[in-house]
Amino acid sequence: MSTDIRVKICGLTAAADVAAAVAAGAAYVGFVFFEKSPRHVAVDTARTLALDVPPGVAKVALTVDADNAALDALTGRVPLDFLQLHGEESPARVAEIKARYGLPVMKAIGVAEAADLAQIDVYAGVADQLLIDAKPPPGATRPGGNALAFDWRLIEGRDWPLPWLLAGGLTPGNVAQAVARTGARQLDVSSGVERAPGVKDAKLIRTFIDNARGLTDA
Ligand SMILES: O=C(O)c1ccccc1NCC(=O)[C@H](O)[C@H](O)COP(=O)(O)O
Repeated sequence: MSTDIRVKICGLTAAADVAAAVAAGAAYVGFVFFEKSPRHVAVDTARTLALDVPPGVAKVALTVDADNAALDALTGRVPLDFLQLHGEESPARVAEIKARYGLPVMKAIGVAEAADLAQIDVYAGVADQLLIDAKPPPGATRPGGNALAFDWRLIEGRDWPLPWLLAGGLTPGNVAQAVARTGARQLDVSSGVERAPGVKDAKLIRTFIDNARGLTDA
């Protein structure tokens, strides 16, 4: 049993789903600001959702190559604990965003092959946390949230000098194996706890977190 595993439920759009994630023991809740995503939320919706998140659960805003005007609008309205940068933000841009908004940053790193892991070292000195995710497949309309896993053997036995989350294609059915193979202590999931794109399922959220922590026989 690994009750210290921390789970981020990403792409929440409704109060009932935020409540389900909190009740199931999520450490982070994520709100997506990317208009082409089925999980996109408007700033005012995110504000309402975020105001209901209890202390101790971190509120994360996911953006993709957002400019300062968009980030000003977002951070000015929504109480946040982290910014998740899921685009092509350079290390210098990550540093600029951290300094300007005073929020810790999670930088997403897309992995499809061993060479992609070099990006981890590039961002390790500037980000507060890394989110190690599958690279989007060719033709994808969004850079994450594609229900696609990368080959976990690529990071087997690896660790980095900052906190990191494993993401990409995690489900209640494979999460225990993912933890065992990668040694991840933090996990991020979106599609795997949905019954349709953008529609979260409270039972899947609960089962995912229980299975991640070894609380069931999955
Ligand atoms: O979820 C989205 O729609 C999304 C859109 C644009 C950029 C990133 C997006 N999601 C990133 C996440 O944090 C996901 O949780 C992560 O990629 C894992 O997704 P999934 O494979 O669906 O669990």
